[in-house]
Amino acid sequence: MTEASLVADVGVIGGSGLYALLDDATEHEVSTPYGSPSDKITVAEVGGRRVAFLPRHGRDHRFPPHKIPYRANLWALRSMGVRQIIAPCAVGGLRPELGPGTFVVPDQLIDRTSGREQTYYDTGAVHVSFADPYCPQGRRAVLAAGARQGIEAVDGGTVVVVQGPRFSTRAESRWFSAIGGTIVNMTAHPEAVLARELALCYSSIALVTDLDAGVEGDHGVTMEEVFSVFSANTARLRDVLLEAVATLPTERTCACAGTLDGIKLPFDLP
Ligand SMILES: CSC[C@H]1O[C@H](OP(=O)(O)O)[C@H](O)[C@@H]1O
Ligand SMILES: Nc1ncnc2[nH]cnc12
Repeated sequence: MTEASLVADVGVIGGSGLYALLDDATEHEVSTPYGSPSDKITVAEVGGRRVAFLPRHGRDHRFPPHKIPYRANLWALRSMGVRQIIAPCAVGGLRPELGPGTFVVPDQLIDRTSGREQTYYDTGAVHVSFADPYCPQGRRAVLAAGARQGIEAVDGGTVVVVQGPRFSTRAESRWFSAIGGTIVNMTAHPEAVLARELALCYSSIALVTDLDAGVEGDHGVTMEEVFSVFSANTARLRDVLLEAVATLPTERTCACAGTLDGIKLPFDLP
C-alpha cells in the first residue's frame, strides 16, 4: 500500500460486475472528511495516463446502491489528483430496441432517488450548473473508443435513476419510458452531481443488462439476469474503458473544469 497523494489523473468507477480493471496496480487506502470510500483504490498506468480504479459497491459488492459512500468516493478520487472520471454502469433498457448487450453513452439523467447525501455544500451559496450532467469531452472519447473496439454505442440517452434496491414495477417502468427515460439504474445519481460539485469531468458507458419490467415479457427483471449479461460483456467493456482512458484528451476544454469559477466555496477542495 502506498501514499495516495496525487498519484492519478483519470478515474474509473466500476459498478455491478466490474470490481477490478487494472493489471500491475498499486493499492491506496484513502480517507476523506466524508469517511472511507467504498474500497481501496487501485492505480496503474494505461497508455501514458495514471488511472485510478474504484469499485462503487466495494470489491465484494457490500454496498447496495442507496448505501454507497458517494461523497467519500468522489472526494477520494479528487484528492489523488483525478480530474476526469469514466463511470460504467449496468442499466435496464426502457425501449424495446435497447436490448441486453447494447451499450449507451448517456447524456441526461432524471433523479428518482430519495434520502441520499447528494451535495458537499451544506453551507454557503454553491449552486452548480447541471443542465448537462455528463462531460461532452468524456462522452466523445468513450464513443470513439467504443467504435475503435467495434462497439457502436448509442450516442445519448436519459438515465432514470431509481432509489432501489428493488427493481421497478411495470407501471413505474412504463411511466419512466413515457417521461422520456431511455435506460434505468440506481447509481448515476448522486455520483454525477457530486463529480460536478468537485469540478470533475464525469462521463459514463452504460451496458444494458435487461429490458425493464414495463417493456416486454412477463418475467420482470432479476439480479441473476443482470449479472449474467454483465459477465458475458465484461471483456468488451474492459477493452472500451482501457482504450477510452488512454485516449481521453489531457487538456480539459469542456465547462466542467470551470464549474466553480467565481463561486465562494465554504472549504478548500483537495
Ligand atoms: C445488480 S442489479 C442492480 C444494480 O445494477 C446497477 O449497478 P451499477 O449502476 O453500479 O452498475 C444498478 O444501478 C444497481 O446498483
Ligand atoms: N432494470 C434495472 N433497473 C434498475 N437498475 C438496473 N441495473 C440493471 N438493470 C436495472
